[in-house]
Amino acid sequence: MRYISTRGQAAPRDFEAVLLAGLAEDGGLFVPETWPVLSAAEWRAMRGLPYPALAARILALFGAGEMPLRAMCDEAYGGFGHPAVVPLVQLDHRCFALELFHGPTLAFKDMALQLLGRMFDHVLDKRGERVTIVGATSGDTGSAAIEACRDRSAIDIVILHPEGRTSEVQRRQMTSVLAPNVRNIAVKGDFDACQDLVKAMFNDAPFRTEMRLSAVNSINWARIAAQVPYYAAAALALGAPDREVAVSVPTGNFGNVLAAWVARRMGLPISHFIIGSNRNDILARFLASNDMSAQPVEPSLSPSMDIQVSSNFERLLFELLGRDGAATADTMTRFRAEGRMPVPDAAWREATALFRGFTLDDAGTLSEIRHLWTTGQYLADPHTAVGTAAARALAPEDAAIPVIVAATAHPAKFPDAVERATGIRPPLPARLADLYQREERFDVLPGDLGTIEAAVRAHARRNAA
Ligand SMILES: Cc1ncc(COP(=O)(O)O)c(C=O)c1O
Ligand SMILES: N[C@@H](CCOP(=O)(O)O)C(=O)O
Repeated sequence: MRYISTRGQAAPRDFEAVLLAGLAEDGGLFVPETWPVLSAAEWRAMRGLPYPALAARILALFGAGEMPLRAMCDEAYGGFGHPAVVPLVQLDHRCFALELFHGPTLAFKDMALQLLGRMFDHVLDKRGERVTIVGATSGDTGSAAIEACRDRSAIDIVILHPEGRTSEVQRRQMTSVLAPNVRNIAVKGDFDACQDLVKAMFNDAPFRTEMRLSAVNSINWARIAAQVPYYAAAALALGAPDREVAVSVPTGNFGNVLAAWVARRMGLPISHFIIGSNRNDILARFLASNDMSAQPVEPSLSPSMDIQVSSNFERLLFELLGRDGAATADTMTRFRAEGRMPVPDAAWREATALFRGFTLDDAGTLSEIRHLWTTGQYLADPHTAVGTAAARALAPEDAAIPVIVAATAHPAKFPDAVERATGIRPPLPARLADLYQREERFDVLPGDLGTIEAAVRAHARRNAA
């Protein structure tokens, strides 16, 4: 399997090269040259597989089969806190929470990053190479990436988070990892500023080459590929491919819902994608009225979704524009320059046929957490609550279609919001019980490219010395 860039100007390459490259040199995102599609019989044959076996089968379809995938998946998911890895919990007559937070850092990011850490190790060891990973986080990618990459000898990792805009648990999960190959930077700005800095480092060709930059954000195709298997597991468990399902995803950078879209593209009968947003609702506005215009990022009770520029939308846009790289590049350049994305009407209509957008403010989020708790359904974190409210509001008209809601974080990551809504302060699991006593280490830096590049360079040099 070969991968091409959404902007049409980068040389095609294989899975391992895409894993290491992260962002394409033309600024685009890698996507498969052709989508692997399975027949109904092939999907049926995967029903009942243990999760690591299912994940290995699906990743092999994306060209990762050169790696010892089965062993990697066994290792990556072996330490998860639930034997099913991604259990489905029934909430009501048709909604099911797909719990993606049983990994070491209590959010869905572990599903991909526990695997990516092992993939990086394998490929770097084979090639005798070393990389510097730079990542941006609104709270969860950072801790999952650090946990996956800490103490790995061929990796230096620098994570940028927006100062003061993550939950305390999220910040401490990152900044209390004192491994020498890890550096945390609190940027004076919001998540979009952090993500822009990461993309700017990739687009600075000499710096990118000098540092051998790699990515752990969902701009890296391997992240998306590793998020597809859990949608397959849930859909198969609910009767696919012989029954349609819908999916509701609390959404920020559009990576998680894109992985569900990929599962549909591969032949799973997913009727709709419901996108839940907090007050940073650029995607909901786009779906309602073709208004993809970035506004300033507003802090909310679901901080991981405090994002306005959803990177992975570019992958969907590329498909909506008939895989026309030049048109995608032009649209993205205009979005950057004008702050508004000019999506042609036909492409917008195609998107609205499949995607439904929903916005929930903080008051609504608290009331949804309270509703789920007092009706005995669930103790949800604020992100998951956006997804459950969206599912109830926008479920398909056909009541026979079950809705899978991505439960993206453990409630203990956001204890303040959960306590405000329910009076219950969910405890951290025993392995994190001393998190508030652990020493923290991070630098606070202004969000200018020169300063951040200098910090990344200094970190990489210190470790190479
Ligand atoms: C807990 C949680 N929920 C939802 C999201 C949004 O997911 P995505 O950025 O893939 O749309 C994030 C961040 O990515 C998250 O950490
Ligand atoms: N919500 C994310 C933001 C980054 O998203 P990613 O999926 O592109 O890594 C976070 O928690 O950091």
